[in-house]
Amino acid sequence: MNVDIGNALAAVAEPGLSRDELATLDERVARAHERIERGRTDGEFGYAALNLPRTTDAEAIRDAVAPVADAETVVTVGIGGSALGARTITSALAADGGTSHVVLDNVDPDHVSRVLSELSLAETAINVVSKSGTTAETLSNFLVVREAMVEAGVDWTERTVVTTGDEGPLAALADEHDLPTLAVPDGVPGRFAALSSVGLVPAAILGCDIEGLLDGAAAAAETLDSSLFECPAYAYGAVAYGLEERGATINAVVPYAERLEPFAEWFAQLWAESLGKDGRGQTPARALGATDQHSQLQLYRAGRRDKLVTLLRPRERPSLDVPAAEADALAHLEGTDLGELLDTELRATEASLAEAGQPNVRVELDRLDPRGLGELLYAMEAACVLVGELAGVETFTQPAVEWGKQAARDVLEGDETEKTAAIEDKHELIVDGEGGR
Ligand SMILES: O=P(O)(O)OC[C@H]1O[C@H](O)[C@H](O)[C@@H](O)[C@@H]1O
Repeated sequence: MNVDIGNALAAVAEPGLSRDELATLDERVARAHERIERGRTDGEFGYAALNLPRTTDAEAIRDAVAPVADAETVVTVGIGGSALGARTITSALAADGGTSHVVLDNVDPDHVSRVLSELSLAETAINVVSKSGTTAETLSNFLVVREAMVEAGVDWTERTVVTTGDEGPLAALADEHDLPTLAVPDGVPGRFAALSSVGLVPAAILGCDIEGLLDGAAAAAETLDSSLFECPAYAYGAVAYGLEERGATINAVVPYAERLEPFAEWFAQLWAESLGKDGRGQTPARALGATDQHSQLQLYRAGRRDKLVTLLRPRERPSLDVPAAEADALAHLEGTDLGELLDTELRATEASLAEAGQPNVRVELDRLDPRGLGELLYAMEAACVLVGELAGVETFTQPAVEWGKQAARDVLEGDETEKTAAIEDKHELIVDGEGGR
């Protein structure tokens, strides 16, 4: 994996970073790296996530999923960090592009009932994931899925794998029904847990090379270094931080690979929940190349100068040539490889952003395989931890999310609290088009 930060330099972009500013940042990276290494050595909360490539036991995951390894479809019931990594990994690596992995990470009744009605439940594995074991959306969906299995005459206890913390209602339920259970590793926040059972169970059921993924992540861990010029992960993090300081408060992530579309969603949680604190943090935006060149690019090139655009591509792709057409006007397309076309689109976008002075960074994988994906996920986690250090925020907590979670719980439990009062006291100014105001 490599990162090209050339188009983030002040010589190209505004906001941009001068060579001197990069050198100053590099000194800060060295100090942050020391802190990160200390956290890893001591297994401190959060930093422990960067040890997962060597602490995750792929064999234990394979053993736990063995009873459901015959499944045609895996349904992951989880939300946030308990869903996005798993979806990213199967989308990138499963032979069918992840279509046999369905993620229930919302409680929209229309969606849940449609998904259930389309599944052959006897051939489905249920992967329930919740670190806390209490998240309302996850537990509710699980009870709905379980009921659907009972109604279909399927023994749900034979089709379910659980990943959760040591305690909590989900752990208790798994224990009571003797379900295969994997532990969320100690000291690892959900959004940093993709490289553990939290992210790997569906991939293991669908026969993906999870060992290769962990090897790729381990290789990325080896590149962590005290200089950003020696470490792609830190180069990315340092530049993202430096640009945010100069006004690039949005980070638009644009993978040029369909299989990586969910990666942008995973990245969004990582960046937003980890770094959105104390009035700071880049807002992650999601796009897909080349599709969104034809929708969002106008804004990225000519809109406010508040964005870093992160372009992502695998260097190798399968080949697929465009066949001949009848019309002469299309003759230039004949024989063009679609992958080449996609790469040309990326280079054209990059140049168009640079020409307009909009900072952009290119992240390249050798290829989109288990190793390449492992490197990418690990590098982005390390980049995020680095940004947290440079910005001085509490990277591994998410107190602002907890507020809403608790408020919803108070309502459901019928409690009257400050939070439920805030819900009741909502200011309204409704415009209904019928004279009301
Ligand atoms: O794994 P769970 O405990 O169910 O939590 C799932 C998600 O819930 C919360 O909203 C947190 O902010 C997320 O970081 C977490 O990934």
